[in-house]
Amino acid sequence: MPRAILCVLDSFGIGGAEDAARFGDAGADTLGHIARACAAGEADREGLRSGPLRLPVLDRLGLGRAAELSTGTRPEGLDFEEEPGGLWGYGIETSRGKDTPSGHWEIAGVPVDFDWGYFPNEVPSFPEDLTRAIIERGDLPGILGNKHASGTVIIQELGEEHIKTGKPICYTSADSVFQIAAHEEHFGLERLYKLCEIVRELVDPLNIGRVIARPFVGETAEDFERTANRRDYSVLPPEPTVLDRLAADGRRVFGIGKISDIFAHQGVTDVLKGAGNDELFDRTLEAIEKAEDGNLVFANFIDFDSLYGHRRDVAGYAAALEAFDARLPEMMERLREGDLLILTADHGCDPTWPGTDHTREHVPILCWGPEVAPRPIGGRPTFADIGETIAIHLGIAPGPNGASFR
Ligand SMILES: O=P(O)(O)O[C@H]1O[C@H](CO)[C@@H](O)[C@H]1O
Ligand SMILES: [Mn+2]
Ligand SMILES: [Mn+2]
Repeated sequence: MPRAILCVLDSFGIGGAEDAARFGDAGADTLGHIARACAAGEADREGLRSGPLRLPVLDRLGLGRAAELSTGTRPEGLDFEEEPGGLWGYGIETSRGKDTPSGHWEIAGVPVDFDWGYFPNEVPSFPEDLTRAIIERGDLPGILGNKHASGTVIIQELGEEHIKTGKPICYTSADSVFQIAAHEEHFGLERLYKLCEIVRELVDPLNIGRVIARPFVGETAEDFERTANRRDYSVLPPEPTVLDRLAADGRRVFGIGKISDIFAHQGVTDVLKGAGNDELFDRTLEAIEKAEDGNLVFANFIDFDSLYGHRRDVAGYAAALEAFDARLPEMMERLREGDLLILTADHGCDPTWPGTDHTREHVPILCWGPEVAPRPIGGRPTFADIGETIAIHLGIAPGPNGASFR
C-alpha cells in the first residue's frame, strides 16, 4: 500500500506510435531525436550543455531499454550495460487526441474515446458568431490573432498592438484549445481570468477541451515574457478518474503544477504550484514528505513541453532532461518501503519535427520502488494501465479501464 508518486514529464515521448501517421507524425521520436542531435554535437549551447545526452539515473530505471522496446532502436548516448533497477516499458495511447488532457486522463484511467472540437488552421480560425459573442460578453473593443500560432511568437507579433488597443490576443493550435494572451498589468490578470471563464462557457457547445489564460509582461516585442500565472479551464473528464476514486475513498491526492487544472480541479485534495521544473520538483518533494500511506502524489513537469518541445529547442530540452535526471536521486531517496514511483509522459513533442505541435508517440513507463523487482513490462495497450496499477497498489477497487502491470 504505502504511497504512489506519479511524475509526468510533459511531452517526453519515446517514438514508435503505431497510429502516428494518422497525425502526420510517422517517425516522430522526442527522445530518439534529441539523443541523436546531442550525439552529433548539434545540441551544444555555451553555458548550458554539450555532447551526448547524459541521463544516468533514468538509464538505471530502464529509459534506454523502454525506448528500444518502443522503436527497435537504441537512443544514442544512453547506457545499455547495466540491467535496469525497476520496471520498464512503454504506453500506447488509445485516446483519439494527442493533447494534454487526453494523455493525463488516460493515465488516470479514463481514455478519451470521443473527438474534441478543433478550430481550423485558417484565418480567421474562430467562427464569426463566437468572436462576436466574446467581444460582446467580454466588453472588448475587438480581438487580435484569431489564428493558429505559437504562443511566444504571437505575443511578439501582436503584444504592442494589444497594449495600444486593449484587444486580447486569441489563438489556437492543433490542440483543442482557445488560448488568450493578455498583458498582466495593461489588460489585467483578473480581467483575463474572467474573460476566460466567459469564453469557457461559450466554447462548451463546440466541445473545446481547454480555454487557457496566457498572461505576459514586458513593454516591447523584444522583452515580452509569459508568466507562471497561466491558467487552464478544462472540461470535466467524462468518467471518474483514479484521482476521484482515491479522493472519494478519503485519500489525499497531491496535484503538483498543472495537474489540478487538467482535471478541472476534481479529485485533487492538495494543490501545489510552482514556476518551472525546479520549483515543481521542490513542491513534489514537499508533497512526498507530507503524503501518508494510501496517498497519491501526482506531478506535471511542464517545461519540457512548453519551454522546449513547442519551441523546437533541442538543446534546451536536452538540458532540462539532464537537470531532471540529476535531481531524481533526491526523490528516490525519500521513498519508503512499499512506495511506488512511476515516471511517464502524456504525449510527444519532438523538437526536431516540423511545426510546433505535439507529436503522437509512445510514452515511457518507468516504475521504481525500494521493493520493486526489476523486469520489462513491454508495450502497454493503454496509458490507463498506469492508473490501474496505482489503484491496485493503493488498495482501492479496480476501475473499468486498464490492467495493473505489477
Ligand atoms: O504555443 P503555446 O502557447 O505554448 O501553446 C501550446 O500550449 C497549448 C496547451 O498545451 C498547446 O495547444 C500548444 O499550442
Ligand atoms: Mn502535455
Ligand atoms: Mn503542449
